[in-house]
Amino acid sequence: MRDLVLLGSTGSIGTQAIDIVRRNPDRFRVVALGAGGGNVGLLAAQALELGVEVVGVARASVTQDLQLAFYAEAQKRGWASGDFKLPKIVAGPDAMTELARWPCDVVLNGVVGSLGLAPTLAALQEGRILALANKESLVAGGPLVRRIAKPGQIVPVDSEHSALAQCLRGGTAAEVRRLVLTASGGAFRGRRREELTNVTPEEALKHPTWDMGPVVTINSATMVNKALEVIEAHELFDVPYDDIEVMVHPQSVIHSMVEFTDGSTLAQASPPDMRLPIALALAWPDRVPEAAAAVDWTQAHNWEFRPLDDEAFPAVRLAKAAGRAGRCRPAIFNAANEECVAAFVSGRLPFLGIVDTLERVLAAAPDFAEPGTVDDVLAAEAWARAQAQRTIEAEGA
Ligand SMILES: NC(=O)C1=CN([C@@H]2O[C@H](COP(=O)(O)OP(=O)(O)OC[C@H]3O[C@@H](n4cnc5c(N)ncnc54)[C@H](OP(=O)(O)O)[C@@H]3O)[C@@H](O)[C@H]2O)C=CC1
Ligand SMILES: CC(=O)[C@@H](O)[C@H](O)COP(=O)(O)O
Ligand SMILES: [Mn+2]
Repeated sequence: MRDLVLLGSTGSIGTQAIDIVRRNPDRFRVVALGAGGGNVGLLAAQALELGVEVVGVARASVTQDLQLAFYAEAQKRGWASGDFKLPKIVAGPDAMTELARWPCDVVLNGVVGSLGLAPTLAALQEGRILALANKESLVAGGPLVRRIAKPGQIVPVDSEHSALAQCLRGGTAAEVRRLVLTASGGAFRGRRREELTNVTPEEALKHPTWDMGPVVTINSATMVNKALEVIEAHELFDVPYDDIEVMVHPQSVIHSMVEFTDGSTLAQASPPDMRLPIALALAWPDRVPEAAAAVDWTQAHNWEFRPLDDEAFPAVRLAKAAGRAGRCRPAIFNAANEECVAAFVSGRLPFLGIVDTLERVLAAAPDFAEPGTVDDVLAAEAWARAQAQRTIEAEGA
């Protein structure tokens, strides 16, 4: 039995993790749930269903709403007061970090954004296994994470990195020639740059193969998701940026590949369903039977692979340059992107303006030193967010 802390429990990753837990009550027990506070009804329902010890919300202002939601949920279940014990509530900006330190075996970090860095570090410091979906924390805080993570302590949830970890099981680093990350191509795959001028957030939010939260879906459309994933792969597997390739694979069945020095390539294949990598990360190194459907080998399949169009989607090239430069540049890349995505969604920035702004912000960035603390990362991020806003305003003027 593994005790789990689920951060981001109300989101796409979190709800799919709970589906795995429901179907495997003999393997997993959830002891804590955390979320932003945007959906206290769902959070309360999850907490009472799973009987957790503690619930956290980042937005302290919703604490009373959460308490009311517990009572409403208990009433819905026909529970009389006195028949049940309400979970403890922790609230405020440090709530996820507090939960990441809660006694457990595995912390799943499924919150969105680089605010996931502090809980990532807290889980690692406490010696927990970290099932990591929140790639932004690794991108923003790579040097800090690298310093404290023990070998094998981080188990990737991201589908590509789960695929790579599976292909790399049992091998040695010296055997690896390159990593090949696959990309669906996002909502606008196959389009040329000039065909992206007037695309809308509604169009960008229609992912061709995955059903995910809004930020990662927009990032997929700009290819910033793949850009972040290249940095994530470098941080997780210590492979040089020159040896990490991206291929567009529209079917999202091959989740990534490892090419070895003898010319062999191993790929991990399964229909696009995040419950497979989530279950594997929660149970690592064990597989959870029936976590997701397998490829139907009685049917014909056509799996395509195409090179990335760097002119239409330059984000991967920019991220590799930021990753090679290291220090705080990946954090600047990610924080500026978080601002640009919000500006695009609210109609303040055109689609192409997202990556164009990232390029301008990176070009203007001062030479921040290697971060030694979270505050160092936050300082670089604060500069990046402000510079991104200035650039966005100048674009709109
Ligand atoms: N969805 C997917 O299939 C995949 C996602 N990922 C990564 O996993 C992470 C989560 O993505 P996804 O589940 O799609 O995102 P969602 O938007 O669906 O969910 C985000 C979760 O984070 C919570 N949250 C928001 N703000 C805060 C905050 N300030 N403090 C704590 N929690 C907060 C939300 O809570 P609430 O809404 O209740 O406020 C929600 O539970 C991202 O890093 C993403 O890149 C990686 C691979 C695949
Ligand atoms: C499911 C998952 O891991 C996402 O990060 C996915 O990779 C997004 O799809 P793209 O390949 O379009 O970025
Ligand atoms: Mn991914």
